[in-house]
Amino acid sequence: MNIAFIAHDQKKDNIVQFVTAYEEVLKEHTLYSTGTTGTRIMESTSLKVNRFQSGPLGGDQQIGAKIAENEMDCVIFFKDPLTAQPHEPDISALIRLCDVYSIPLATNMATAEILLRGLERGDFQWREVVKEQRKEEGK
Ligand SMILES: O=C(CO)COP(=O)(O)O
Repeated sequence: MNIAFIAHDQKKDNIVQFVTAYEEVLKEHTLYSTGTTGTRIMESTSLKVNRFQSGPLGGDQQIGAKIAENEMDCVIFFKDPLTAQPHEPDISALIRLCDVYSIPLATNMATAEILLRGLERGDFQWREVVKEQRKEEGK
């Protein structure tokens, strides 16, 4: 599965902890991230992460584009609800696209944990079916 990781600055330590805890599961998947989040993950784990731009410079939009192109299966986004972000419209747009395409999205660690346990159990197999269908329909 293709999984995107994103964390606002106040949540970066949390996402590093989280990814470290699930490293064994995650190494079986293709990982993407916004710029600084990816750097932090790669500094702390042996995971390879495909990094996009930093969030404020367009990284959230690049992940959104992958969703629109049917190339992202899960988004783990540790949002900071207590700090205003200069690129709030990009963040809303990414969340909106997850809803448009029914992409599983976790915006906090509790939900992320449930998603990753589902991933381990094979609960994401339906994504293969949907991807195949969209490909056949040319979407
Ligand atoms: O701002 C972000 C998401 O909205 C995260 O971007 P960075 O991972 O580059 O800090």
